[in-house]
Amino acid sequence: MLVASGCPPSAVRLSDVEMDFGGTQAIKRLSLDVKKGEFFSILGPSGCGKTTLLRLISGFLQPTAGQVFINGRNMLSVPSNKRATAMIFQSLALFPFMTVWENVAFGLEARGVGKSERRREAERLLELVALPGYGARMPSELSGGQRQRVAIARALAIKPEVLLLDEPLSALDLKLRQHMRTELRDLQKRTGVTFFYITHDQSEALAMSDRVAVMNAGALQQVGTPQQLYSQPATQFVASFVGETNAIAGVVVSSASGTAVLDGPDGRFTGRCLAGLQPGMRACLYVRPEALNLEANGYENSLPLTMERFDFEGAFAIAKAVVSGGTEPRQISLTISQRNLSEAPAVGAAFRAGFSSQDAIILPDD
Ligand SMILES: Nc1ncnc2c1ncn2[C@@H]1O[C@H](COP(=O)(O)OP(=O)(O)OP(=O)(O)O)[C@@H](O)[C@H]1O
Repeated sequence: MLVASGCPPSAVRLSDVEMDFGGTQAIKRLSLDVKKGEFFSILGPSGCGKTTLLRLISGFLQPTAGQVFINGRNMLSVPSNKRATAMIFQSLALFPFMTVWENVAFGLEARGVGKSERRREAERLLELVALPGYGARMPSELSGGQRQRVAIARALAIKPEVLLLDEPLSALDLKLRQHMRTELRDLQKRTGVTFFYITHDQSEALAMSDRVAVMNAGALQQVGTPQQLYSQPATQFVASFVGETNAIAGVVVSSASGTAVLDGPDGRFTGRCLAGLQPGMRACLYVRPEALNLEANGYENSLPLTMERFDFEGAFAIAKAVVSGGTEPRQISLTISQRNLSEAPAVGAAFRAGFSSQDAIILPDD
């Protein structure tokens, strides 16, 4: 007998979705599940298909193949305005001649909600986005971050199940962008609305999301928590796109029980690996700047380097060194804490950086 599963339906499910624009395959057979109440981000470079994905979910585009489900319901032939989604764009486009509260309540008027109820709801939402008492102002009397919060309140007014956000912070300056990350994250947790957020900024995605899908050339590379993407990248693309890293190329000599040995012009190194890595394959070892130590004693791996320069970042410095003895000069980054800086090799000095095999991952060429 079939027993119905107790699992609630996904907030968004994409099943074998494809999108073709007359010869350009913007989305290549993509499947994805976003849980209810999740802050889910799509991270990828310009042109990889992020906005297309968002438009398929919102209903502005119909997939060439495959299906889109929202809360378990197939969206085939459900028009955009009948979907339980709201969208926030890169350019906020508040209505300039309406007050803040009228902007927030705009979607409610179209749904036949009376004026006093609209006003009450707008005030409630303005409180939610930390702008109580701002209702009577005009958009021109707000800062960029405040305008952004009004746009979010306006999107939330229609009580969407899923809020689709298309790089909403990209027009803000760096400081405000960092501040808004925390605000968005808090707001998402307070409301419990599923956020589907697209960005090409990896630090933004890592800071805010419960899970991130990394996308390249219309296909998903990996879906995971920020920690998983950072410490267990599944592909070379993810390893180099998410966070700072150093790549050392070579050929796999052996691999067994999750550990592999790589041989290349810079030496022989040991690192973690995933199933499927075979001797003879061309591969790269990735090691993060903070996993490289200024001392090689006691580590399985040792990389011969010459110190080139230090870039100070406050609490720590990023040292740039070049690989000595390799076939071509390549730069390696090391993070050095302020405490260890006085013991760092001087510019021009040769040294060996050590790292543990657990802190390195060997991935086959894409
Ligand atoms: N209406 C369209 N007609 C033809 N090609 C399109 C159309 N919309 C998007 N594309 C193409 O599909 C691909 C994906 O575009 P998309 O806008 O989804 O990328 P993106 O990841 O959002 O990029 P960005 O970060 O620059 O906004 C691109 O090659 C783009 O040129």
